[in-house]
Amino acid sequence: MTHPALDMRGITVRFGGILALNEVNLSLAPGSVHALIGPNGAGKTTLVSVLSGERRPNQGTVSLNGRDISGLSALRRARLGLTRTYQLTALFQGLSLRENLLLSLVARDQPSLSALDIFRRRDKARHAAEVEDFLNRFALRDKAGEKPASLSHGDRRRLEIAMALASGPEVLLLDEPLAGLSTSDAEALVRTINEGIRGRIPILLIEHDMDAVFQLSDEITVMVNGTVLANGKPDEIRASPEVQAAYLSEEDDF
Ligand SMILES: Nc1ncnc2c1ncn2[C@@H]1O[C@H](COP(=O)(O)OP(=O)(O)OP(=O)(O)O)[C@@H](O)[C@H]1O
Repeated sequence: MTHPALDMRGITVRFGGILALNEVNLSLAPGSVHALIGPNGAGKTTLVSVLSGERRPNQGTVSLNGRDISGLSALRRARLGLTRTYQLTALFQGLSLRENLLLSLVARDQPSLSALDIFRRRDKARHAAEVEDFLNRFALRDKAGEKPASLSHGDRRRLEIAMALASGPEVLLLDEPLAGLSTSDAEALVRTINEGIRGRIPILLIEHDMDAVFQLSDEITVMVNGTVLANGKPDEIRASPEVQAAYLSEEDDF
């Protein structure tokens, strides 16, 4: 039997008198891109913190590939492959992009190694083809010899996602990946996600840019006031009168 990559069931979170999440269900199919959208205060951030293990819900369960991970810490969940994008601070600033990607691949293949051992045991020849593949897929080949600090905003964002992917996740959580990017950088990142990642790994996408959401998603869950208002394929969500009334009609770019 194929399990969902991620399955959140009956998630309820209360902050004092505020019901931030009310029995929310969300299921991410293997290999799919699933967007979570909703207006400010809908509960997206709270649901992501329950998923990552930073917040314990009052009720509900979380499963990863059929395994109940509700009782596990954020660190244990990350080790099982529930991966958020790296921040650049997590990279080796003194090393080139190519070397940083190499280190992620070594760490993926030998997860028990310390950072120092990963550094010592890196074997360029062994991972050369895979490193080049990442550089190409993420449009970073021209910058391969540069240090992370010298990158433009758009290049950095693509590197952060490439590094997350190189670490071999089971599920990738992209939390507002387009935030703060210029229109051309945002378009480049949407292309990269579509051409370089989609289908290889399940992605949960939280994003305010509706054009990008409709271009990237296989499935969309719409939350309003802590509940799931609608769930379905992009065309169904676009056509839903409830979604139009409650949310999308307010979006200029829809
Ligand atoms: N630590 C907290 N203490 C009290 N209330 C909170 C806390 N965090 C969130 N809330 C409330 O829970 C509800 C859901 O908030 P949440 O931040 O999850 O929404 P969101 O969909 O992520 O919004 P945004 O798009 O603005 O980030 C809101 O009513 C918010 O005010």
